[in-house]
Amino acid sequence: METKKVAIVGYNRIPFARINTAYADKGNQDLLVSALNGLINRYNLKGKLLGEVAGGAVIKHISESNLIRESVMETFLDPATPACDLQQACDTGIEAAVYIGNKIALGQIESGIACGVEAMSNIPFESSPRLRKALLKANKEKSAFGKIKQLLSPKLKDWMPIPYKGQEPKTGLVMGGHTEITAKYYEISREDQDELAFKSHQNMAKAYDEGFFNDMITPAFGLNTDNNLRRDTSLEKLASLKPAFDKQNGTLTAGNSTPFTDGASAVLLASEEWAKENNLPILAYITFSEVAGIEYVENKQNLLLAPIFAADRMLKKAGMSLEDFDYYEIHEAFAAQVLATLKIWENDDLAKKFGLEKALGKIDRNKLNVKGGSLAVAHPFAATGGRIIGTLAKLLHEKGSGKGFISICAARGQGVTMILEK
Ligand SMILES: CC(=O)SCCNC(=O)CCNC(=O)[C@H](O)C(C)(C)COP(=O)(O)OP(=O)(O)OC[C@H]1O[C@@H](n2cnc3c(N)ncnc32)[C@H](O)[C@@H]1OP(=O)(O)O
Repeated sequence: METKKVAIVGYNRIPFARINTAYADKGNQDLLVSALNGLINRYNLKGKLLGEVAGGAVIKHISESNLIRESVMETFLDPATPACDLQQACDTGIEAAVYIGNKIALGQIESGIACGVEAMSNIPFESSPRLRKALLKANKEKSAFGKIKQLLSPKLKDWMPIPYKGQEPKTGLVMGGHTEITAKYYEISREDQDELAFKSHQNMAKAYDEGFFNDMITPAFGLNTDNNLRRDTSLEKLASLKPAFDKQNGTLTAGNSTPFTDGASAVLLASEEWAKENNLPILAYITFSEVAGIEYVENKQNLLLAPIFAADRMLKKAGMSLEDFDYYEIHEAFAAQVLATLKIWENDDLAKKFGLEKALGKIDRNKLNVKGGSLAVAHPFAATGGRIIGTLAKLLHEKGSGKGFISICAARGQGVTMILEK
């Protein structure tokens, strides 16, 4: 069976905001509808029946189990447009693009949107098991006395809501804790981490000044630009920040780690025929993608290193080397994870330790995250994949030719890579 080419024909996001700032009182649906309607307006999709919309949020309330469909019905799309929720931690957005892309390739749909959202300011709290049990029992009691007895059974501390801690259930460590171990294991210096973070802010400030984002971001709820971008940062300022995860001997700080963030993004994908019928230029094609997992419970330094395997397998299938790309978009969860990944890809001995035949090749740093990365723009988990695909597609469209490489690591030891071609 012949497969169709998967075209990226549009992109939109709302400005990303550090938690408890511009979108402090907004939920996943508010942010996602805003990003989707921005996309719909820009590409004249009002009233259109698309093949499918897929996406997700990493953290949702119980009432949001069908978040994407609920959101689609609030947009200007034909409400008969089907939608589904996916979740794969920080790879949610890119995996949504793979899901929609594969359906287009197989001819099952002609068009679709891959999207992602994270309203971190509005994440749900959990309740203690003892409180939950008492409430359920109280509900079943017939008499007022029985109900009160059950409600008085939990201790005061059981009534306290349990906040999101972001720990890996298998290790009990947060991602920053794991990445501190990665930084020490691979001897990633504080200076190198701060330099990568500094470059990320510089690149993004330049991209804003050049108007690169003008047709890619729609203002939302009074916010016009990403509010994590720090034009006034400097290597000196970054060097002065205190370690965030290992207070004594750590090198990861608020400056070289992504902050918790609110935001949403959406990518419009289509077959070539649909793009032509709808008079939409093709920005780039998705040509390859690969997902991988990695062991990280015994080897805690590995948590965010699964893209090592995904890239190796993908490049073999594509018959390409890591050096064959015009642009590289590597998600900057933490500067240390980017630098460790690059070190392993670029070093024969380290690559072989992971079972690869040899190093994958060197990446020209001038081609890396040229419009800024997650350290500058910030990181609303499920929305990052869409942001990265949109940025790279536009870069390739502006260049008029070429190839781009994407790598996104995720919690639970997973990673996705992708190739875009013009
Ligand atoms: C695969 C994945 O993507 S995994 C997900 C990865 N991301 C995460 O897990 C999120 C990790 N991040 C965190 O846990 C938190 O953001 C932390 C712990 C790193 C920092 O939290 P906070 O201490 O609340 O950060 P906060 O924003 O207050 O910044 C601390 C200070 O650093 C300063 N700062 C932060 N970034 C910069 C910068 N680039 N330049 C200069 N100063 C900076 C702030 O201004 C602040 O200074 P102040 O104390 O004088 O106000």
